[in-house]
Amino acid sequence: MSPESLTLNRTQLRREMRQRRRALSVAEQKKASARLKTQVLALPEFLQAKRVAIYLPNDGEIDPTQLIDQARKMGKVCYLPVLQPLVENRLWFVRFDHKTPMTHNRFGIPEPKLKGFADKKRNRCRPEDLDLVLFPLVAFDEHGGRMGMGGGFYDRTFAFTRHRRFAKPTMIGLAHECQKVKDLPIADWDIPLQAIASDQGVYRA
Ligand SMILES: Nc1nc2c(c(=O)[nH]1)N(C=O)[C@@H](CNc1ccc(C(=O)N[C@@H](CCC(=O)O)C(=O)O)cc1)CN2
Ligand SMILES: Nc1ncnc2c1ncn2[C@@H]1O[C@H](COP(=O)(O)OP(=O)(O)OP(=O)(O)O)[C@@H](O)[C@H]1O
Repeated sequence: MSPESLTLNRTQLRREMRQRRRALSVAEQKKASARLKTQVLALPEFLQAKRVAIYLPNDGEIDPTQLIDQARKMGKVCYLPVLQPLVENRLWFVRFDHKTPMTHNRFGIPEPKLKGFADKKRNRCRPEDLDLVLFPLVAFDEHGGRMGMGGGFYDRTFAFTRHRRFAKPTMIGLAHECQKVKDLPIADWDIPLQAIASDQGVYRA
């Protein structure tokens, strides 16, 4: 995608960028995932975090599963996004380890299965109590701009970060280098990221 892409609307840009990451070969995906892990392991925000929200890869997204394993070995607690059943387009973050019972959400993405009120209470983490959120994304720019899948899930869930002065959570995007664009067309509701880690490096806003 060239800078001329600015003239494309968000929907078109999203489609093109999704195609781009889906076009990566299995070998390219594997290499990118290993390199991403190295980049993230060098981030002070990652080393300091205890509660980390990550995601399971979908639609060609850079694969952070090795990072999840590593985070657990380091004693961190990992959380995955779960589509809220009652409120439209919002996420819960639910504890994830190798024993977590899983289901698939309506997009076919695996997510922890919540069995009832007690289970929910025990295993959910409020977004404001997470130390670090590693965001999936479709496209990013060097200024912390992020474009997601278009559901507004992350934007809605983290909208509270606009109105509060606390440091938590740190918000960092994970991406393939080929998801970088010059300047993203940003909407009012888009939540800016503090940094984006790709397989090639870290971009701090
Ligand atoms: N790995 C991962 N998990 C995630 C997200 C994500 O971006 N990546 N999400 C971040 O928000 C949430 C899910 N959001 C999604 C939004 C749209 C589509 C999607 O594929 N839309 C299809 C239409 C599918 C349909 O309507 O059935 C499409 O646009 O082609 C997938 C996930 C929660 N979990
Ligand atoms: N804080 C918010 N309150 C209400 N509506 C919102 C909010 N954030 C986003 N939206 C709505 O969500 C829709 C999708 O937004 P957008 O295209 O920016 O999603 P995205 O960032 O690509 O997706 P995601 O955050 O799920 O990865 C838009 O129509 C927007 O109006």
